[in-house]
Amino acid sequence: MSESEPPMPDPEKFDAIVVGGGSGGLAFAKRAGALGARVLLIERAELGGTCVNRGCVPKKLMWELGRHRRQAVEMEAAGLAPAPQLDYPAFTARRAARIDGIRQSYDAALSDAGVTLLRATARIDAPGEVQADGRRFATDRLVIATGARPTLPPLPGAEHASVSDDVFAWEALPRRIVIVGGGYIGCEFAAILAALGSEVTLVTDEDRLLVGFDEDAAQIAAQNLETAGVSVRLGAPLERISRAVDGGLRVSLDSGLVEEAERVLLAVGRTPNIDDLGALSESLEVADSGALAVSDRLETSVAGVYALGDAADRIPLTPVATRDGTALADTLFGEGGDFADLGLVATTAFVYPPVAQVGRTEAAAREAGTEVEAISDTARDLSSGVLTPEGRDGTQFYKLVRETASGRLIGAALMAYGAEDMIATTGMALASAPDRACVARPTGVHPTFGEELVGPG
Ligand SMILES: Cc1cc2nc3c(=O)[nH]c(=O)nc-3n(C[C@H](O)[C@H](O)[C@H](O)COP(=O)(O)OP(=O)(O)OC[C@H]3O[C@@H](n4cnc5c(N)ncnc54)[C@H](O)[C@@H]3O)c2cc1C
Ligand SMILES: NC(=O)c1ccc[n+]([C@@H]2O[C@H](COP(=O)([O-])OP(=O)(O)OC[C@H]3O[C@@H](n4cnc5c(N)ncnc54)[C@H](O)[C@@H]3O)[C@@H](O)[C@H]2O)c1
Repeated sequence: MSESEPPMPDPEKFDAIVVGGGSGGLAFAKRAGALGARVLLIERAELGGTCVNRGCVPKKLMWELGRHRRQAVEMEAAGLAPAPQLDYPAFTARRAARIDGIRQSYDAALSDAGVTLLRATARIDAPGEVQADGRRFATDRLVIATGARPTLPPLPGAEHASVSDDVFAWEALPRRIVIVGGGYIGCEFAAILAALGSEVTLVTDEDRLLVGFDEDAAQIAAQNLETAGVSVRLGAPLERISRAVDGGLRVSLDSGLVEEAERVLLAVGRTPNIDDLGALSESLEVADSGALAVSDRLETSVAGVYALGDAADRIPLTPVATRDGTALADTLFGEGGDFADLGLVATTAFVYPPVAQVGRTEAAAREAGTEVEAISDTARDLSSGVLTPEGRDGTQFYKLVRETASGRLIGAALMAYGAEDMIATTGMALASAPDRACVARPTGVHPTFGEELVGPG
């Protein structure tokens, strides 16, 4: 330091500093602040992170819009009314207003909890030492909640493609789109965009869709997508994306097949934001998933540094991030907390009808050497069959997985409208280690999908 430079002021000290104001960081900050801790939350973009701004919330609103349009098309086919025209800009304006309202509510909640919010990019050069906005901060409890970003594969022409973040900025929907990736994001956007009138081809290098979901459910989901007009290409790795002379895009598959489209969406996974944090990144242990290795109390390999949400090696879903954020605050500043039980995380792929599951899948249990029996069936959606004989809303399905030795139910997959809500109560039932009687004794409501699940069967 030269003699003329003023000495650096001491860093400002906080009980906890959390980097990232998405689902996990916000949950931690709000609870820690409410427990009386002096908390600094540093966020470089909008409050709410991926889920609110570029993920679950805008996606679910698009899914609802798509569902309404599917119903409208069915109604027209049944002679009820002309299908209404889609005014997409009107929808995006309403969506933006809704998201803005959520962000404002987070701002208010942070200030109610006494949390200091700094809008800047954080840099962490040593445990407990954070720089942001030209200022220095110190803490004994640093929480990394920096989330993840869409993965860009090293593929020739990848720069021509869009990623999920871009979809929410589109002012108009593409006439024709190729979606690469058969996971949550690929399948959800394939279903939604097809429902909204786009011509969709979905390609994946795997031999099935929705890896991690029950295999039978995923197969029916693929059929439902095809019934809705999506061309599904399994086992189709990509070779390159290129710009065609007419300005459109060309997707060349390994097989030699070429697909042309107005847009290409890459949905091939997400990369945790842990590589650009500063020098500390190099000392933190990384798990095989590419996220930070953490203990079951979210401690990283460096003392005093914690990680949660998509940045941590947990399950990259919002309820896991929020549950873990709250539990970590309760653990550090309260009387202990309940971290997410990764064996009982309910999840849903928002296709039509949605595919929901909780607990262990039949395949995962068998792979782990557990002998299981599956109780499963398909059921036609009664309501859609009333409108059109084919029932455009697709086949419904359920599967319950029972451990043979104990007779206990250990997993469930449901595919039906409402399954995304029913799966929470199914998780409640699984948490009490139910046996077959739990399914056999109750009687369901007729005529519903739920009645198929229960009874002596
Ligand atoms: C299209 C899509 C749909 C999804 N749908 C669902 C769904 O239906 N249900 C579900 O459960 N999950 C869904 N998810 C997953 C869910 O969004 C994530 O699991 C969740 O948002 C993770 O929360 P997080 O707090 O870990 O990270 P994020 O919400 O991503 O927040 C991280 C924040 O950290 C900030 N940040 C990063 N680095 C820095 C830095 N150096 N300094 C300051 N700030 C920084 C970022 O700006 C960001 O705001 C979806 C994801 C996508 C992409
Ligand atoms: N409803 C929800 O809860 C929801 C919705 C969206 C995202 N998410 C979260 O976001 C995460 C990321 O979602 P995602 O769909 O990007 O990832 P994913 O891991 O679910 O799926 C990625 C897919 O891309 C395929 N793929 C990878 N490289 C490819 C290539 N070169 N060519 C063709 N296919 C290729 C994979 O085989 C896989 O099918 C999910 O794991 C989930 O945790 C959740």
